[in-house]
Amino acid sequence: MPELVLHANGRTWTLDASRSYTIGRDQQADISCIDRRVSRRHLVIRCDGGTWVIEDLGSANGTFAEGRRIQRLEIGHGSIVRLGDVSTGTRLDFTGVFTGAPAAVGDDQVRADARIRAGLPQGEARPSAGGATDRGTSEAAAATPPVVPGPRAGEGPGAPTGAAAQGDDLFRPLPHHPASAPTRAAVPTTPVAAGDARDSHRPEEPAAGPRGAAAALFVDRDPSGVHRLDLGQRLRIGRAQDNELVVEGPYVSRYHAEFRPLPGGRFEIVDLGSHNGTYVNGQPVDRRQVIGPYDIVGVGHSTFRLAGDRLEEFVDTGEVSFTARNLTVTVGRGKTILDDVSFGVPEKSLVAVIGPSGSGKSTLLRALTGYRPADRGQVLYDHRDLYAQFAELRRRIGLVPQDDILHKELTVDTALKYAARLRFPGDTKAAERKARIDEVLQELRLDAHRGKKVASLSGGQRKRVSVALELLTKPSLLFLDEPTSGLDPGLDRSVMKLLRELADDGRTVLVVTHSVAELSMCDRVLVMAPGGSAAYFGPPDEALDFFGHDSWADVFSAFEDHHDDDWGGRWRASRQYERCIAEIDSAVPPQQHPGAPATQPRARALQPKPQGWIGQLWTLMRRYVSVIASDRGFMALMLLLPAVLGGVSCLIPAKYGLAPPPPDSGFRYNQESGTILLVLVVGMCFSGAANSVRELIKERVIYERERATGLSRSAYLMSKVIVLGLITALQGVIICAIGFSVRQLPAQGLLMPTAVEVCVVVSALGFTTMLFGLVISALVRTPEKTMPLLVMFAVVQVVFTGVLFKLFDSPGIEQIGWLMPARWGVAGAGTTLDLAHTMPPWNLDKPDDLDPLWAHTVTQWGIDLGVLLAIGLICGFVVARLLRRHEPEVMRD
Ligand SMILES: Nc1ncnc2c1ncn2[C@@H]1O[C@H](COP(=O)(O)OP(=O)(O)OP(=O)(O)O)[C@@H](O)[C@H]1O
Repeated sequence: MPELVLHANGRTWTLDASRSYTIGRDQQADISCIDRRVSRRHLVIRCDGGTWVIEDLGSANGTFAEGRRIQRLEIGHGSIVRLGDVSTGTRLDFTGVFTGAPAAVGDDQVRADARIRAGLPQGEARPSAGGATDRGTSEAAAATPPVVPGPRAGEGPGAPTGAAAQGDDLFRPLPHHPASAPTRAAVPTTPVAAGDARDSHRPEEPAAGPRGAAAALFVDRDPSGVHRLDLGQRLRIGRAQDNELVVEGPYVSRYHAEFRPLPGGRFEIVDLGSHNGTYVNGQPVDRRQVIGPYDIVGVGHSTFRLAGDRLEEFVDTGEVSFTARNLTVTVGRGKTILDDVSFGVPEKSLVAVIGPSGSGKSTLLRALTGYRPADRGQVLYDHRDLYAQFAELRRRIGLVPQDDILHKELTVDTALKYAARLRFPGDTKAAERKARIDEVLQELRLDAHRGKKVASLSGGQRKRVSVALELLTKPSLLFLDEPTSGLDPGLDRSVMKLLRELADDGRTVLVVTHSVAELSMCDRVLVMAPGGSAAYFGPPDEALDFFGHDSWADVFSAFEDHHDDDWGGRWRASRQYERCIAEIDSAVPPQQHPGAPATQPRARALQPKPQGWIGQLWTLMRRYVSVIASDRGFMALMLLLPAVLGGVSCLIPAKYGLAPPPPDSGFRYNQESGTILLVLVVGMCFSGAANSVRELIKERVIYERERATGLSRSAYLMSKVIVLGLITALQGVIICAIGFSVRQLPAQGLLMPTAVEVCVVVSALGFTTMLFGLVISALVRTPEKTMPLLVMFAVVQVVFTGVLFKLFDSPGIEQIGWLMPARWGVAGAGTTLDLAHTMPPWNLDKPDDLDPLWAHTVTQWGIDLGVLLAIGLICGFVVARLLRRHEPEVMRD
């Protein structure tokens, strides 16, 4: 009986003709392989009547020979088979061991026979026993210049797969089985092998835990580049051309990080103060970290792994897998709104998520993007746990929410300019940013509209601009929430066409949509059913057959009519579901199979900022000023409001204005001084709060999105406080200037001229009430709710000024009054004006029973002003806390 020798991934197995061998990912397979594209039971090899044959066991991704998928094939010496992918799948090479074979039949003859039987695809070279071809490749690799393209499977003679080149085993050793006691093919001395030797403790399989998780990342990918790490030499990575390793990308700093040698042949990675951070196994590096053989280092969209003294680079060009496993979201007292949803998406796919209202589409989107992680289940991006490595992976994700994420007042160009400033590293030159903006505008055919205001664009164009904004940073995954809602069918088609193009260009695009008209453009459709479970996932053209209906309208009617049916159960019992799960399982790194402990805990995205804090603040302030400046109506209103409020105070008849009556006037008190001050103070309260009350709610979607891309919460809040604070202070000056213009004032203030001193307090009051307005803005869920709250706030302030009735010595009311900005505002101005003695006392029989907060002293003035500002400060903290609620959960710190 002829024996056959199987060579794969640097190992050899001598196959006994008296038995058969299964190959698959299953641990129980005779030859167990961890390539995710290989099915659990992928194929069987057996000797059938003296001829060796392989039979595919219904694998999901197929078995290939001669460049085509095969079901059954006779094999022999020289046969080459690939599993899971026609060109890059795990390669099996067969050679014959002809015990007692006639001497006349030489290798060439056998090869010729084999060529007739199995054929050889172009570029696939025959192996020679003893791994000679491996040697050839490895020697070539050893002579590799410092920067070379990575070896690609099938490119060179007998080139091992990428994983093999890295010294990783795609095949699990199963020593208990005769077929699974592989002997290492002669492995030549290569830098990689030398590295292996140094790490003599290196386990056969990746260990569990973060390092193990990292090691399993690239079992099916070849490095896109291999770089030599010379002993004793540093290797600096960055965007600038004078780095030893130049890495392009919007998230890479000019001088980003450096690999530095350590004694004992080890290396450490040192972050050079990069703007977007350097990551090891998805976690940000705190300045420096020693790198082990299984660690992966993330810089921008590139990932690096050490292999001996070589550094392998894996560039994320978008062609990576994306998998959701058992995603479940519960709310309240355990109500499930997303129920065990699983699906896997091949690279470069366009996926539509459809379903009736309330079926959990938005919940799913939030779970997939990490905005609101699922309570159970995993999202795997390129086999990496998105939730655990959100800090690094969030940069690969683009999300276009339902609402526009642009300031409508800005032109397309200006809006993108600010977005690029906020998202790109601070050391990106203006020319680089402009080049990228030009690129995306061209890609989305928006050049002609770049000078137009976003508000003036059509719905479809506006959606394109939102997509353009997200594409600035070259995400590999693009999620869109109902981009075609409100668009006519023509625009619906054009947006879907655009998404198709984006997917074809090398991205995975997932779109939640209500429109079923253009589903045929998608590669897959996920149908969500009432209750938050998946009812179908697969090709769109098979979906209606699956439901047994002729139209989507019928399917949706069925959902409505049979709302309580177990749609998820029906899906899970289907053959299509089995196929879907087989694909998903194949995407799971071996140590992450269900039941295995999670490899990494979910981590908060403690993220470095794309720009420094000051840089972000400056950009945000400039953008805010641009938004205000481009809205002339708003600017006019900002000036008109204080002018009117100051003006109406002038209408109050008051002979002595805000001053006490002169001794010779015959009057002791000036009642009107209190009334004038009340109008000015309440006007300022209203003005300050009105400035800010819609500010946060109106751009909440923008904030949420920008926060997910690394915006600093405090920089954002501070930009509002500074710009609105300055505007409010200016309004305070206008109110006072107009209000005081026709009034007499006391000749002497406590510290400054009276008008200035009162103006300082009124402006401080405006500042505090502006912050109070921000509290309202951060609190409400819809802009409509801000107006009633603003009115309520203003009326309450009137009551608590302390001018209308006696507040002090009124237990309860006095203490509530301490919480009111107007109380301290009137008190501060009242100390300067000596209002306690100018207004008549509350009880004429007790002329000395005066408001202690109005005492005409410098100390009391300072206290009043200080408390006023302290209330503002507290409001600021409250706003920051409330803003947290509107952030992606993983970003909350
Ligand atoms: N935080 C929450 N607390 C309680 N129930 C919630 C919460 N969020 C969502 N839900 C409920 O979960 C269900 C799914 O909501 P989701 O917004 O994901 O549906 P949808 O399919 O996107 O709906 P639509 O198409 O109308 O946007 C709905 O019934 C919704 O009321």
